[in-house]
Amino acid sequence: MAGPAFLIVLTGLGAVLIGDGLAAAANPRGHTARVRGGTPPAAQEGTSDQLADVRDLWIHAGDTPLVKGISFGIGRGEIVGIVGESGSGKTLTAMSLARLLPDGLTSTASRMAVGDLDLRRPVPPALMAEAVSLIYQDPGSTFNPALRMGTQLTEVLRTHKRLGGREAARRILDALRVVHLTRPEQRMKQHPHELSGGMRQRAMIAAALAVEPRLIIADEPTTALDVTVQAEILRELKRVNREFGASIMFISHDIGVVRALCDRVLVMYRGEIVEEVVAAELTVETARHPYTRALLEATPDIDASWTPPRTKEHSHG
Ligand SMILES: Nc1ncnc2c1ncn2[C@@H]1O[C@H](COP(=O)(O)OP(=O)(O)OP(=O)(O)O)[C@@H](O)[C@H]1O
Repeated sequence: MAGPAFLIVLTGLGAVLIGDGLAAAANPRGHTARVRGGTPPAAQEGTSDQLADVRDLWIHAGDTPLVKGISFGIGRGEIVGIVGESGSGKTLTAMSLARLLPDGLTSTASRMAVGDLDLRRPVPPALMAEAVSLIYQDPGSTFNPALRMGTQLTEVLRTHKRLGGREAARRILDALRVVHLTRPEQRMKQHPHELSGGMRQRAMIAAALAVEPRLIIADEPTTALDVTVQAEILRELKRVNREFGASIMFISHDIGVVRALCDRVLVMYRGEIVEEVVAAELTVETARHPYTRALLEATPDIDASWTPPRTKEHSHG
């Protein structure tokens, strides 16, 4: 998927598109929770160091399996990368965890939990907003053109985190500066069409970070941005991870970045997880699956010395 990213903060009713307004955006695209399974084990059964737990996840388009019985966990404070060729099922896996599968697709899982929330069941919106933010790319998604950016960006903070308007605006302004949005105070007063696509994308990422959820799902969040801004956003993801212990699921085609940013990497191939490895150990020599080796060999900058820039002290508090 390509194009500007937008942010969805999940609610029990569906996604809240920041920028579309809560009232208009509860389940705005007709997505419904479709994760079903057998007898659901209690989410509390997960180990205390495990945040997300997905077991035997299948996603189908009619009779065609697109994701084939994958299982994975994400530890508390862990950054898990997902790599794989185009069409291998990375985005669908993320969407499913977010309960945002496109219409026409169905999924089943024997378990789908984030913390003590069983995502196959209705979850109170406030709890969901604190649990998961999804940053992903969708060129067709926009802010509500009728509302000012500030109104839309602060909405989840005001509604679900119950912050006052001033505090919500302060946090968003901090986050907008972090993602290098110029003249953030002015942007907050503007309407979406007055910002470029890249600016809107940065604003969405800022809002996701400002919510400080327990799990951030980032699906190629920086693909369309220039290298400097990309580095800042990756640094900010790392900061949120370190300071707040947020877990991150990071989907990318860039294995170099994934190796540097992530703790662990899942390699997907044709709907399956074919390899799971500690990120630092992901090399052509150590890769077990032929596809993983091919992926690594096809990445010219795999030994590039990119490392997450040093975390700078920065506080929303
Ligand atoms: N709404 C849909 N209906 C039918 N098939 C779909 C739908 N969305 C995705 N698919 C198919 O599911 C498979 C996995 O798609 P997915 O978007 O998860 O891949 P991906 O690994 O994220 O790819 P990319 O890196 O290009 O984003 C692909 O074969 C895709 O064509």
